[in-house]
Amino acid sequence: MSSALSQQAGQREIEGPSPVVWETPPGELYQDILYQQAEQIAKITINRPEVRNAFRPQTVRELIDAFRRAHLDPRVGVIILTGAGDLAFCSGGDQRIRGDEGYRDEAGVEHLNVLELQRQIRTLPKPVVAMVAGYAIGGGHVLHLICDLTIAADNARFGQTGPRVGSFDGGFGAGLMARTVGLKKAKEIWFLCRQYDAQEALSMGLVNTVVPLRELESVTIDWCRQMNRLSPTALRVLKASFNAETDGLAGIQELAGNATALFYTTAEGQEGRDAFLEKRDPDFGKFPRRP
Ligand SMILES: CC(C)(COP(=O)(O)OP(=O)(O)OC[C@H]1O[C@@H](n2cnc3c(N)ncnc32)[C@H](O)[C@@H]1OP(=O)(O)O)[C@@H](O)C(=O)NCCC(=O)NCCSC(=O)c1cc(O)c2ccccc2c1O
Repeated sequence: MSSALSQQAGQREIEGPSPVVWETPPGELYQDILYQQAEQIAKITINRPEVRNAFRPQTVRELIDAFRRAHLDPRVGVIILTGAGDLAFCSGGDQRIRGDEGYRDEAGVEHLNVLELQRQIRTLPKPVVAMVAGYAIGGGHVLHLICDLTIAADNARFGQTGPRVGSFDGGFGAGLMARTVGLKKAKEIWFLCRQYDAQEALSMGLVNTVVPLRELESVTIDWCRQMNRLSPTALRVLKASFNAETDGLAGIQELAGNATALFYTTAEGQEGRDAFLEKRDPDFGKFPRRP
């Protein structure tokens, strides 16, 4: 993409060693987001810089579709979520189309569909990295929190606004926040609606690292490349393991699903399938009872 086009799409310039060349898959139909791929990395960008990348129901629908795409694509190992431009990662729900029961879509139906997106990001079995420049506020702050890792530019600012604008996220927004920064700090974030700069966010464990804005993408790519060199199964099971404790039976289901998938690859698992198809009794006696 030329520099002019890159600016038009609201993307920041890349600095640092071996930048990637992002490609947009043909037939791209999204209006509110960008979906790009390079190497084994998918980059999903909320592209509404005129409203600090606030999301509307359509934005969330497109994000869900894009994450599904990255989830199912075997060429993708790691996913980046970011916002267009340097001013904001995401400013939460678009207050201009907030109705009395949620955020209005084109048909007039009101949604809180970002909650579905939150669950999707948590459960999809690949690392998701939030690449944050500028504001991550309100529902946008919860989105970065949900991501597995957060790389913040030095201009990033974080905070909740719910009690000021008549909203709250008592699910992951409260519970995961408390587990991430501690209960007292989480209550401060929600009860006072302050903003925190990138260094404050780092010191409370809300982000993994802070880098100069001009290096944000190259550092993020470097982290993604490092993860892509590691065992995808180990990363997958670890992600499910971190969720298992917080997510109750749904978390155990996710972790156990990995055990089942691994069991399917064994001769013991396959003996049960083969015996059924061959209309005979299974012979599990040949498999060891390990200590
Ligand atoms: C993000 C800001 C701190 C940025 O401040 P700054 O001074 O840089 O920029 P402006 O304020 O001038 O904004 C520029 C431009 O963008 C418009 N804009 C910004 N944010 C939004 C927004 N969220 N919705 C609509 N429009 C927005 C702004 O009006 C300006 O437009 P002009 O036409 O006037 O130029 C600051 O903008 C800010 O504080 N924004 C609001 C942050 C906020 O309160 N977000 C909503 C929180 S509630 C929420 O996100 C939420 C969503 C859900 O779906 C939930 C679901 C379930 C439970 C809870 C949910 C929830 O809490």
